Amino acid sequence: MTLQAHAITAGYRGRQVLSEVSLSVEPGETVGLRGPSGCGKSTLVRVLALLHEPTTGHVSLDGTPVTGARHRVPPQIRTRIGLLFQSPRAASDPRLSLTDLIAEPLRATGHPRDTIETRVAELADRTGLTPDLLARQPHAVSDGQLQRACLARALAHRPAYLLCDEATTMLDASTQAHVAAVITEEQHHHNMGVLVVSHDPALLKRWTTRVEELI
Ligand SMILES: Nc1ncnc2c1ncn2[C@@H]1O[C@H](COP(=O)(O)OP(=O)(O)OP(=O)(O)O)[C@@H](O)[C@H]1O
Repeated sequence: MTLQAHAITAGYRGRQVLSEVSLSVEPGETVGLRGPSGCGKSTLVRVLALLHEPTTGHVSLDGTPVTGARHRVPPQIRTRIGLLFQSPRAASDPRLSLTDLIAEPLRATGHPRDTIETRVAELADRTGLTPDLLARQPHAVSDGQLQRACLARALAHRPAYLLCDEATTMLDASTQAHVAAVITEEQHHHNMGVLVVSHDPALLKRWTTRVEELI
């Protein structure tokens, strides 16, 4: 049971960014990932999230190698990995209410309406979003409130692994602590494995059980 990157070489339009990088995240653990700006941390996260296909090497999920990326990966595999980005605004459709934003992944996989309503209410409660906030669109909430909605969306499918790419960098200390607490609580509920990409040594020390360095 592991999310694993095996000797990943990856890049963009023939320009290599990662060279034979391996990394693993076990259920229940919180792994930190750090490294200089531009070394490829986000690229590795995108490969692990099955959004970017490596040139060589592969990702395996609980022992099973995954081929392809994005829509070519079956939804029952894709939804086992949640992703939380640095900028909640860049990651959300400005036309959706926070309710619809959280419901989006469940609708995309054809869940019945009442299941979606129950799950959204549960996630909103867990992330501290009130009904008043849920009815608003992204432009009418703060970055911290929007990131909490993005966290709720990332947890919608109860992912086995959550990848946080600088996900708390833009937040104030109290929202950062709240987001980390919600993720930790979720880990306690179903032993989720977490990868935390950060430049902040204090955050990595506080939050993670081990830190991997990408150079
Ligand atoms: N979509 C893309 N197309 C082309 N090049 C890209 C793309 N995304 C990233 N890159 C390049 O790949 C390299 C690695 O980028 P990446 O975002 O993975 O690094 P990072 O370690 O996460 O950086 P930072 O710590 O600054 O966020 C950089 O040189 C970047 O310019």
